Amino acid sequence: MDPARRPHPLSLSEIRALEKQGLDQGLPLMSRAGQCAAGLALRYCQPCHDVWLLVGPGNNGGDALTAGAHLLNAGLTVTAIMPAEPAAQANDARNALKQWSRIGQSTQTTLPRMDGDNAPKRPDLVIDGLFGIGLNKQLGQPWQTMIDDINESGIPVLSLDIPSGMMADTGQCLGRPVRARWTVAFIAPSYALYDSASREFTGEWDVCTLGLQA
Ligand SMILES: NC(=O)C1=CN([C@@H]2O[C@H](COP(=O)(O)OP(=O)(O)OC[C@H]3O[C@@H](n4cnc5c(N)ncnc54)[C@H](O)[C@@H]3O)[C@@H](O)[C@H]2O)[C@@H](O)CC1
Ligand SMILES: [K+]
Repeated sequence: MDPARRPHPLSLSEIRALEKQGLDQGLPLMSRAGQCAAGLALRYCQPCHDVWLLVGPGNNGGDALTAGAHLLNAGLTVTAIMPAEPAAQANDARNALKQWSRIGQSTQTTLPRMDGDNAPKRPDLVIDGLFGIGLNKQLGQPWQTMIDDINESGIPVLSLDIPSGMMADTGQCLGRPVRARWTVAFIAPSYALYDSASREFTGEWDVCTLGLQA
């Protein structure tokens, strides 16, 4: 996103307040987020046939599944890797998972093997929907190993909202974050995206405002 057009960063509480406003108005924020992220994935990743979704336990994971459904519609092969069930309170993520099953898709708990002769074809893109602005403690397992494996693989990553493992307000790393090629922030960029030290994890970043006026 060219610097001239960059929207101002917002704090977590300001982003949460806008998100709540939108949800209270019944706006389909998660489907808008998924659609916008899928559009950026198709723009960044050329050619793109095969995508892995990393689905975390909250609504960041719901965004990944929603984006994955759009990519399926675009004719791509999409594999959803979801180590844990959605958290009880993440209603939108639970609905996104229900929708994912309704379109006949399943999830698996671990990454496909990436080495050895019978390893499946490596994907063209990984979409990182493990943790967004809800990250609130040090990365534990299986999350940290999954992130290390993806970082070591060199497969290009599009991180949703913020590279998983990074605190959105401060850019503080709670473990070894995802090293994304691109990041798409929803609603508004968090302060972490403006911190040049975060660039090694965020890569190039863009914003999907979800139609909310920041
Ligand atoms: N609800 C909606 O419709 C929308 C939600 N949005 C997405 O929702 C995200 C925020 O969702 P959530 O608040 O559910 O949180 P996240 O999905 O960011 O985090 C997932 C859950 O992981 C748990 N967690 C935090 N740190 C952890 C750790 N180190 N190890 C294991 N578990 C950990 C937390 O309890 C949290 O509920 C945003 O980043 C954004 O991607 C946006 O797309 C706007 C629309
Ligand atoms: K993320």
